[in-house]
Amino acid sequence: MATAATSPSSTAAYAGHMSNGEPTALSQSYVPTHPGLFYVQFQPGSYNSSLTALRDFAKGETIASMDAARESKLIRYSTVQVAEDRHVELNSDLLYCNHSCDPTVVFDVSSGGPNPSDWKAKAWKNIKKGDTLTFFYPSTEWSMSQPFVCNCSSAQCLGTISGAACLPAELLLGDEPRYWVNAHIRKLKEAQLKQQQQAQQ
Ligand SMILES: C[S@@+](CC[C@H](N)C(=O)[O-])C[C@H]1O[C@@H](n2cnc3c(N)ncnc32)[C@H](O)[C@@H]1O
Repeated sequence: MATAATSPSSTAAYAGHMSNGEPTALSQSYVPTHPGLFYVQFQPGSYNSSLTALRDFAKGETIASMDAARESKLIRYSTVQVAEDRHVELNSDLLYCNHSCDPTVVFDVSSGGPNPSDWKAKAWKNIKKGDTLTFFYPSTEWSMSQPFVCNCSSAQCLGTISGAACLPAELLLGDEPRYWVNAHIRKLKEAQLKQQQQAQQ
């Protein structure tokens, strides 16, 4: 499958952190990090903005690499967990990829190597130009700093999203789990399950 693009237009510190303020004025100076692939749809108010596809993507296709990502010591609403003890800031418009319980995208940080250029945003289903790009936050996050009530309105919506730690194991583990999650989340969930089973004995 062809890779749509692997690099954002700039690897300098991302200037688009507008989520927790009023983005309307700031959005006028917005320069997309992935022109031709997706853009930020700014909305008034806090955390209401989203990411929109600028072209079609076939299921499984790599939409973008996360090569602008940089280590973060803090766990924030904007960080992505890439390993059991590792969190990064994406430093690109991928920051605006909202959560959905029926996502269009996966953030795959575990089937490649340990470097940002190995991590990919991939189409989880066929995506049309104009579709909203979303991923399932508990697929990367074990325990989120800023839980929220999900507004995805999908039939399988989980309600409050706070990370994989408080989701039932059967949703994430097994041969055909309801939700795809990264290897570090599977590992943490398996360890949690084992601990709970031992406590019951
Ligand atoms: C990394 S930001 C995503 C972009 C964000 N919408 C913005 O405008 O900055 C994550 C925050 O967006 C909001 N968010 C993302 N997905 C959501 C959803 N499905 N339902 C409600 N809020 C959501 C939450 O406030 C969350 O903490």
